[in-house]
Amino acid sequence: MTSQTLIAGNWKMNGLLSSIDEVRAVAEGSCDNAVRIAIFPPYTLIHPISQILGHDSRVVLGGQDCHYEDYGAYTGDVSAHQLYDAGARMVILGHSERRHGHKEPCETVALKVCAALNAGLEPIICIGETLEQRKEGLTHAVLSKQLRDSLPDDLMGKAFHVAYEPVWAIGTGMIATDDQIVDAFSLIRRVISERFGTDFKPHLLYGGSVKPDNAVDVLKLDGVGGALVGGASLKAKDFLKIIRAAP
Ligand SMILES: O=C[C@H](O)COP(=O)(O)O
Repeated sequence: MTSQTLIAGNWKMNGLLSSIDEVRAVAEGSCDNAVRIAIFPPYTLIHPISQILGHDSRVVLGGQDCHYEDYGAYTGDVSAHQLYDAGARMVILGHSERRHGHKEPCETVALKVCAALNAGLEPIICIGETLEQRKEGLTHAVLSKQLRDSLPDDLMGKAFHVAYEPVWAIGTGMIATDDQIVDAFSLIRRVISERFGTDFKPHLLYGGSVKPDNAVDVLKLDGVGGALVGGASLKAKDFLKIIRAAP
């Protein structure tokens, strides 16, 4: 698995055809090949953006979710194969806005991870505790359970990422402290090595209020392999500052 720093921008339910210029600006403005860049626009924009960027673009495209079946009567859903067909090569799975907003259980996330890998997509699997859970001292228990139940057994040798996104840090401007991030990452590494063996080194991202002015501090933390950025990925000028903050 690559150890290259990954800076991923999740546009969530934002962006119109006119926003394609922002992706073009990111592709043209980033010249550091050591950093891997991914953008997760809404489904409607994946294909038009991939057509404009072309195959050898520095920017990888991804979906924000997918169904675990390849096709069928699932109104409103999109399969991993359809994402790949549209030009996506990655997918975000288990984002808290799916887990909480759509009541998506870990077992469903695990099925989606399998579907994504079968379709040739690299998944970013998100986990994170709510503020109430943190205050009750449940952070480790919640993260361990989400991780164990959202990862399928057959992951050895597969390219995937785990994003630690504390729910209370998403879109709030309240970034997790260095200690909180380091603590969560060491737990994630421990849970994964217990399950898949110590040779298995997961690629870990932090997400939650990463901005141009705090990106350097987050990305230099030991073991942080990149960032999953929401609001600050919508404008190329902000996203490029985060990309340039990568060590
Ligand atoms: O997927 C991205 C995260 O939810 C972080 O969003 P944010 O950077 O707006 O806090």
